[in-house]
Amino acid sequence: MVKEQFKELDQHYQQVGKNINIKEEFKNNANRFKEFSVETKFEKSGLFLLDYSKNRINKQTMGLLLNLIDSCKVEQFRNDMFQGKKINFTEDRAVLHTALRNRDPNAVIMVDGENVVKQVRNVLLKMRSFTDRVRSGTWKGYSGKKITDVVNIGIGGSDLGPVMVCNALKPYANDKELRVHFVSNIDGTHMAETFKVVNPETTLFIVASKTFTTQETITNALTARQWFLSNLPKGTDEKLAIAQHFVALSTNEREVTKFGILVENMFEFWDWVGGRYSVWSAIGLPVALYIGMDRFEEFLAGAYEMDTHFLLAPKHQNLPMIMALMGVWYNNFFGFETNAILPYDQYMNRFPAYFQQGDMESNGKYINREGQSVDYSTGPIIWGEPGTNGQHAFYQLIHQGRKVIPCDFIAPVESQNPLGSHHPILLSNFFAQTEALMMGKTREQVEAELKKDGVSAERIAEIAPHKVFQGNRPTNSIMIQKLTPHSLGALVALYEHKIFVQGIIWNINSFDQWGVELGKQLAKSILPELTTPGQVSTHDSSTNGLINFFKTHSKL
Ligand SMILES: O=P(O)(O)OC[C@H]1O[C@@H](O)[C@@H](O)[C@@H](O)[C@@H]1O
Repeated sequence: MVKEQFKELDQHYQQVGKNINIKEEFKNNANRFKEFSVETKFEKSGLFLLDYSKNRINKQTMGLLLNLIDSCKVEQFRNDMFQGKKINFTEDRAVLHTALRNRDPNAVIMVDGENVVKQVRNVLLKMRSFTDRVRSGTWKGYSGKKITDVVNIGIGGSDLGPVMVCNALKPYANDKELRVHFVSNIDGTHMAETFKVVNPETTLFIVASKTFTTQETITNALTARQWFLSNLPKGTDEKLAIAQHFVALSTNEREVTKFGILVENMFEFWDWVGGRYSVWSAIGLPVALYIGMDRFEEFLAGAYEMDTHFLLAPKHQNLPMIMALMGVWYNNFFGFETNAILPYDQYMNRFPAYFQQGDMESNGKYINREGQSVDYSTGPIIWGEPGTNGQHAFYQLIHQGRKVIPCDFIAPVESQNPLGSHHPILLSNFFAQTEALMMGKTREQVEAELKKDGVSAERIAEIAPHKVFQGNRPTNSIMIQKLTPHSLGALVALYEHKIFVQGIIWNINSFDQWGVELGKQLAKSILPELTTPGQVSTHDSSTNGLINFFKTHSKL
């Protein structure tokens, strides 16, 4: 099906696209930046600039790419999503992270006969009352002391979002009053290292799990409960102490109660919230505790501004659509397999990791909506690190490697910490990198430079080829005014919708994640084999060999 829509683009790629040289395009078109950039000012999130002019595109490319929005019915699917239709058909679920951040006081979104907006707002009110009590110290630990540390126990979507946002919005928190810690890995080290830095008297544990059956999270939570109880002074009412120190974020009331957490200490969300899209739900509680509920709601409001933009902006000015189309162009025509996300803001250090899950779990699929294998490329490999650290690590390959890596550069105009000239230095690197990647450096330039430095002709001949940069390496540049709760919300929603548009174009369901199930099942069957005596012979010889090596040498 998609092949049909790609036909014209494929022809264009063969005849024109694959030979586009960005540097030449700039030479021939003085208006190129204007034509291939979008500048918007959101009321609350402030300025957003997407410069996509440093891509291997021309006007015709853009026209053909924009046609995909119509031919793949992106707008219809988008409206279906916002209206709560069950577009996640393999799980028979609506996909309504947008309802979590809908700020319209009169909004009504119905799922199975219920207005989900009403449910969302009730939970937000409960989160507000709780966070206010914890932050002000009215909520007390078992010994009557104020909570100083929050430990969030969750994994995947129940961890990465809060981690990323708490890092990004650190300037809005007060670490002297309340600190947040995140435990995700089943590796006992993660929990053990956290125990070392918190005091049970003043620690609140949040058990965050949509299903409340995830092995890692439940094991970590049981360990935390045991540690907590073993530290209680004799004679303390254990049930009461648990109620003061353990809360749950989940869709599964039965399992939460079974664990021993009171329903009144459970913050609910629903099956129409995908794990990797859940930071906007009760899963955001650690964020709300850390920066306060007002700020958390600003984060929601920023996302709502991007949602509105995604719904209303014409496609040629629609930020998520344009970003999605750039990705499709490289992924499906050039065959570039990865996409680097490079935030030039230290607070955004977990942003690439967050969208590693967001993108790869959503679009890492080879079965289309009709249940057939696709014969084109789908979700890209997402990776990245904050600039300038990445520059001194992997940019070598981006500049001179055999693989072309389209990159997203992201930076705020204003720094949260404008120490001396740090910010201009940081941004000069951002601008220089995108320019260098596109312009490259010719053999003539290299030779002229070396000559000027007095290098001998013989030596020039020897080293010049190594210093040549082909250039023509594509980048998007995204600039915002400042990293605030609002603008972060908008940025996250921008990437979420980019992923959505790509999923529609690739004709896949971006909202299930069957791919993570197989390993989970196998691990469950292997676990008892590790603790029963004797050699294992039920697997392939490699797996048997590994298990038996472990059994022979472990002290279990
Ligand atoms: O929130 P729970 O249910 O513990 O799931 C945590 C994570 O599990 C993984 O296997 C994935 O399916 C993720 O999408 C999910 O976020």
